[in-house]
Amino acid sequence: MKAVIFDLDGVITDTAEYHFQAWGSLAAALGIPFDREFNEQLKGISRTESLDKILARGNLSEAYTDEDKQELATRKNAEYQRLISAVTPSDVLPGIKSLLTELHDAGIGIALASASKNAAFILDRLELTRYFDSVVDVTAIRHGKPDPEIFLTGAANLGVQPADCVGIEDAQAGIQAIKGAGMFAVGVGTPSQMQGADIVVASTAELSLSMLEEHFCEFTKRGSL
Ligand SMILES: O=P(O)(O)OC[C@H]1O[C@@H](O)[C@H](O)[C@@H](O)[C@@H]1O
Repeated sequence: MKAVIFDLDGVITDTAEYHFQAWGSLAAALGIPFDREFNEQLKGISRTESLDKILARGNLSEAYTDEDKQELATRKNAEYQRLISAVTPSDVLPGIKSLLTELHDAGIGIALASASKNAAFILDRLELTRYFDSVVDVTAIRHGKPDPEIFLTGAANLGVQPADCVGIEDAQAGIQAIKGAGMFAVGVGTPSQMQGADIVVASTAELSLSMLEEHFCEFTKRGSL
């Protein structure tokens, strides 16, 4: 295991909840039903793709011009930015700070692969920027998750082979991206939400360097049999 590539929202901090709340406010204003189950489909994908899915759910895909859609996406982002302005270092999810410290001390590469244009701001608010050797956000790639490009770019930036990387995700689209990149996939959530993951943990508190290395080794051994 030479590198670990992290998703941000829902893995490093619970901003996935703020995305849910901000989309929920917009959907309510537009009269579109919105719940946690539907929200699962929005995790890991870009702002514009999320808006398209929400409008399609309300049969409103054709009701708005591109300019209107831009304005709606900006409205959602304004509400999201209001919510994340209160993020502090205490909002790092359990186990993540110690895992980053262990990885850093062991000389293992650390990258961020996030679909969020707010990723760099959030890492700064959490005071975690210094741990990351590479931060790949959606502005640096052509194809978002579930395409593997964002994880492959993270590995390339770190100078490691995808097969030597572990990816950590809380979204189905993210797990697909990690597996498409040929990496070991760790899902955070429930097994039904993390189909295709090599291992699933219920909480980030379960993550540690030794735990990842153990599972990664077993996985690579199985692959070489
Ligand atoms: O709107 P932003 O901050 O650029 O984020 C885009 C996407 O980023 C992903 O990380 C989230 O899982 C999505 O829910 C979100 O829509």
